[in-house]
Amino acid sequence: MTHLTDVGSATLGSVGEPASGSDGSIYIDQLAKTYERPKQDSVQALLPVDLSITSGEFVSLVGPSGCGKTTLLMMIGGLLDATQGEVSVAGEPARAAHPAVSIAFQKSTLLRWRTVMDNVLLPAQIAGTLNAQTKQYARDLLEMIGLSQFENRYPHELSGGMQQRAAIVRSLIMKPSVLLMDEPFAALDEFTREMLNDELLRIWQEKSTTIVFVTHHIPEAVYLADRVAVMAARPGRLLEMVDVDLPRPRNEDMRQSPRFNELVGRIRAVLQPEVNGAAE
Ligand SMILES: Nc1ncnc2c1ncn2[C@@H]1O[C@H](COP(=O)(O)OP(=O)(O)OP(=O)(O)O)[C@@H](O)[C@H]1O
Repeated sequence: MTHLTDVGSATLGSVGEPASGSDGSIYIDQLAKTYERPKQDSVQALLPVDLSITSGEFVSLVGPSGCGKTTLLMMIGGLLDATQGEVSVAGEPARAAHPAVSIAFQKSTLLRWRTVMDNVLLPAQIAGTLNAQTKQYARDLLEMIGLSQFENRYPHELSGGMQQRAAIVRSLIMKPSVLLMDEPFAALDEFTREMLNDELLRIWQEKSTTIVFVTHHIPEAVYLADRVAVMAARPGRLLEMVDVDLPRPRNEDMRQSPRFNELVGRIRAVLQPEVNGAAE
């Protein structure tokens, strides 16, 4: 897949390529999860799901609370064992700390006693790969996301949106070929969320990173993705994959376009019977 490069964004050149190779493919085969609970009924969090995600694709997972979005994401990230089925990432069975995979959570989880730069460099420090090139890469990414003035500041000196930006840079520092994002912008106001949507797309368009992005927010899911996985709850399951045929690069005007609204409406229509059913 070819990503168009937005005008005006910083160019990272060769340092923008994922270090772990270009394979960011994800194959999910009959993957299911039931949580067993002592002295209580088990919870069927996810019925068997089949899904293939190609390298460099942007897929949003959208659906109501409890439909298994985080469960699915954590199984892709190897942080949770499946009850059934298989998931492979970059051609290997999913596992925790896979070098090709990075995960970004809703809360930025920056360490408050480290500066922005030291937070961003932490994964490389832990992996023992920190060198001058990594530091330069961190500077390039911080510049790209508008944080270069803040590299020596501490998290409490930044707004929520800026902290989330720093966390995104940290999640990119190891040049993952797969980035898993669990509602990274949910705690932000609408304006900041939309701005970060554009920044995330700009970074994604410069790289060949596969992104799986969990959100409750249907317009956000559509704006960002190549495909939207629409999920339902009780039990958690995948209802439909919706292709987003809006051109790239995406821009603000598209949020008002008839096609955008049509896609948002279509996803709402898929989910509506589920929501009504749950309310009965
Ligand atoms: N550790 C656990 N033990 C038991 N049940 C769990 C556990 N984790 C999640 N569940 C249940 O599994 C189902 C799916 O949860 P999951 O967090 O994956 O959904 P979600 O779509 O990400 O929800 P939300 O949007 O609220 O974050 C829910 O019914 C949830 O209560």
